[in-house]
Amino acid sequence: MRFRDELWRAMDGIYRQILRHPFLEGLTDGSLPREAFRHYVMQEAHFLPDYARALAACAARAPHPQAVHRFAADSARTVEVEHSLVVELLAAFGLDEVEALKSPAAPTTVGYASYLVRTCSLGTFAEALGAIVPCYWIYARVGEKLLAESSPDPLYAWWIETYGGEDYQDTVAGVLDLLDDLSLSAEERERLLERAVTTARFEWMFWDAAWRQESWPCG
Ligand SMILES: Cc1ncc(C[n+]2csc(CCO)c2C)c(N)n1
Repeated sequence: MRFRDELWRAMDGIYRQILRHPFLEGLTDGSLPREAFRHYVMQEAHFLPDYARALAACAARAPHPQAVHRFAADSARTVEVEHSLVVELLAAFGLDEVEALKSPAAPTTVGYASYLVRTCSLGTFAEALGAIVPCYWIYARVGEKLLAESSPDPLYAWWIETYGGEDYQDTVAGVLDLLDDLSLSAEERERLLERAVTTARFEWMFWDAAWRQESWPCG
């Protein structure tokens, strides 16, 4: 069995819960309230810069030049491509990024982004991979699944096409090949799987926070 299969097995139950979440069901049937999607996009504006930092830290820990290149390039890609998607989605709500960043990052965003930056900065390369790879892979699997259904709402259909599209799927395939080519020890694999389950849980929570339009409960 390839290590990627073991990794997916550890996350599969959470992935299924993600697919059943009303946020994602609402994306494909078009019933998702626009306010919930707006919340999601605003939180992405907060989240992505930290995601790019986590990828850069992962690149710094990578054991060979190809892996350094992969994560450093994806860090740049996060700032260029994903960031411009968020800017365009914000524009659909009549918002610019400066305005979006004025409203605070929600508790789940702070928790998830901090977890990624901390794990990638202070952990081993295997731990960094455990934190990072599920973000790629879950989005790719969600994108692929949702692409088959699309959405009657053009804004939601556009989001689905980005993550279900070939470019994104190829990026994720490259990361998974890299993962399988590493010769990780049993202990490294175990630590990686543990970090990955935490990330998968945060992925569910990120959508759930948008669905609830989460905000700070005090102050
Ligand atoms: C909450 C949240 N989780 C994962 C992604 C997906 N993602 C963002 S940047 C990047 C790296 C390469 O493009 C990946 C996989 C997202 N957008 N938002």
